[in-house]
Amino acid sequence: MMKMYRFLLFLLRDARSMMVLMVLTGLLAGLSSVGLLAVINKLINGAGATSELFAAAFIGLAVLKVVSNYLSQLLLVTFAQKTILNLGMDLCWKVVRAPYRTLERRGAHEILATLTDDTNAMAWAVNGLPGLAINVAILAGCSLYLAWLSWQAFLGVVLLAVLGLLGYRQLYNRVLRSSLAVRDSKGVLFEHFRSLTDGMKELMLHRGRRETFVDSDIRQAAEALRHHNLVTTKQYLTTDSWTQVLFYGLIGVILLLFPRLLSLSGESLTGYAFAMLYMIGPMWGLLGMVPTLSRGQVALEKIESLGLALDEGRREGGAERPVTHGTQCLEFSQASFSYDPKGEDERSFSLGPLDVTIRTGELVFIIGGNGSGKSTFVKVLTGLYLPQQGAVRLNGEAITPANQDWYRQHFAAVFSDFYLFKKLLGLDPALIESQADGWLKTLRIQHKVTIQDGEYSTINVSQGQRKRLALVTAMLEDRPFYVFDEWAADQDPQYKDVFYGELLPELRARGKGVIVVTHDDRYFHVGDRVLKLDEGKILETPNRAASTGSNRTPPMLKPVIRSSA
Ligand SMILES: Nc1ncnc2c1ncn2[C@@H]1O[C@H](COP(=O)(O)OP(=O)(O)OP(=O)(O)O)[C@@H](O)[C@H]1O
Repeated sequence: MMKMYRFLLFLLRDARSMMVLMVLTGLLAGLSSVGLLAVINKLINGAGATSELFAAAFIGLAVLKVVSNYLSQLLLVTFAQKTILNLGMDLCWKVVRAPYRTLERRGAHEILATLTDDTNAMAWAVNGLPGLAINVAILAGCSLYLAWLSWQAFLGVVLLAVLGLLGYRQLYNRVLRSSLAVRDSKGVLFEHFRSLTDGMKELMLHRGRRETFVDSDIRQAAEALRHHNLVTTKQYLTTDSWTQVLFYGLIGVILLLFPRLLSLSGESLTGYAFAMLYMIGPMWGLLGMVPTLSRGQVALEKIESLGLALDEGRREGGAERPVTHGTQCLEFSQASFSYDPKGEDERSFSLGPLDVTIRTGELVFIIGGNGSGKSTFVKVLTGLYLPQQGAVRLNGEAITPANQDWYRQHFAAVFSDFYLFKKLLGLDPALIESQADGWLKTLRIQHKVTIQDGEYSTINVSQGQRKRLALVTAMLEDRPFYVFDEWAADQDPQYKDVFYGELLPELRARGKGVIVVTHDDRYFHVGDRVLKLDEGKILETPNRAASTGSNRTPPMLKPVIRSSA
């Protein structure tokens, strides 16, 4: 219940002044309903024939009820839509600001489930708030009316409410648990859906794989989801029936027992019955919110497990601080990073402790066998992972969560599993205007792709060509350090020549620190150093004489103009 309270509070966090208005109009709607009920009861019991006052009251209250109901619904829906928009936006911000390792551990399918299913669940919960508020107002008003008619009946309603709340609490906790199971099975299903789209070619080529995957794996996950959904609904229905028994029991007691035990007027009796019947709708409405609210609460918990609470502020580690330009020094001192072991028997991979220094104006090759830790090193180097022991320093300043985002802004990278955005997002338009075409020419892709209005004309090109476009994007970022993870692996020899023979030396000559993960030993001579990783340790660092001068610090990158383009 505490969590539920926190969840509701969270949903209402941005609407303090709106809340007052909503409560006032909601109360007005609730109270006018009850007033209407009282007048109808009076009219039924004969007052209507004699009094014009009741007729006027009936019309006035009916108008008030309709208008206040309209206003409160309108306010609540406006608030709900604004909250849904803010939630969606907040969630996207949280995802891009969550610790990278947390996102990686959760997996792309889980992030996708959060962005789609959890946002949806939260939206439903927010959408339900208008009904929730109005129903509470009507129930409160009806209870007051009952208290006015007879305190005994009111006590009965209080008893019902207490028993109902106890049941509701039980129900809520059980539904919450099964909602969690529903959400977990959705996560598994999302994982399979991801395999279905990503592995389409492999599934199409192999009938056995396809049939086992769809008929066994996907079916199992879908069946589990069906099962948990069914359990949730059953639990809900059970308590729903229990509440109905309570409710009709109370009406029975009021109508059958009260007249025998107490001296009650016919008007009081019809009043009770009326009010109680009138309360049925709002009560079912409230109960109907249980699965929606519990699903919303589970969604909030899932979102929070991304590593950042959704209601946290928008500040991130050093986001406003400008990138340092000019000569820079990047230093690993006893820095290490380990993945957590998956099973009890599994040994986790550890990178380091490493002691390495890389300066701007240096070209460093990173080599090593599969699984030696090259990509992990690149992730620590670019600030995607923070070292768990030791430190990574930029110009002597240790990188912490507080300056991590600032640190990352010093790197332009093409990862081995890079993603190419069609739009050149966040880049200087003047730089795009003056240099983009040159880089396209340098990488000989200008005949396939052009840049218009800050975006590539197409990114539906071959994998090698896409990689060249990713390189163009990196060049336009013009950052102090450049990191390429296996960039040249799937390039034709001529592009390898351009990359190693022209581009990398040019970057170095322009004062950039260049770190290249590679297996192309043919080109090692163009670098200053080769660092070899083996089981996460740097085994050897054969120093090479710097092949070019050391005073290379022109601030701006310009495309390399090839004479034989
Ligand atoms: N996301 C991850 N979660 C857990 N362990 C990981 C993860 N990524 C890598 N590892 C572990 O770290 C080790 C080093 O992986 P890494 O990707 O850094 O190697 P690499 O040298 O880049 O290999 P390759 O040449 O095959 O790309 C792997 O053997 C694996 O055990």
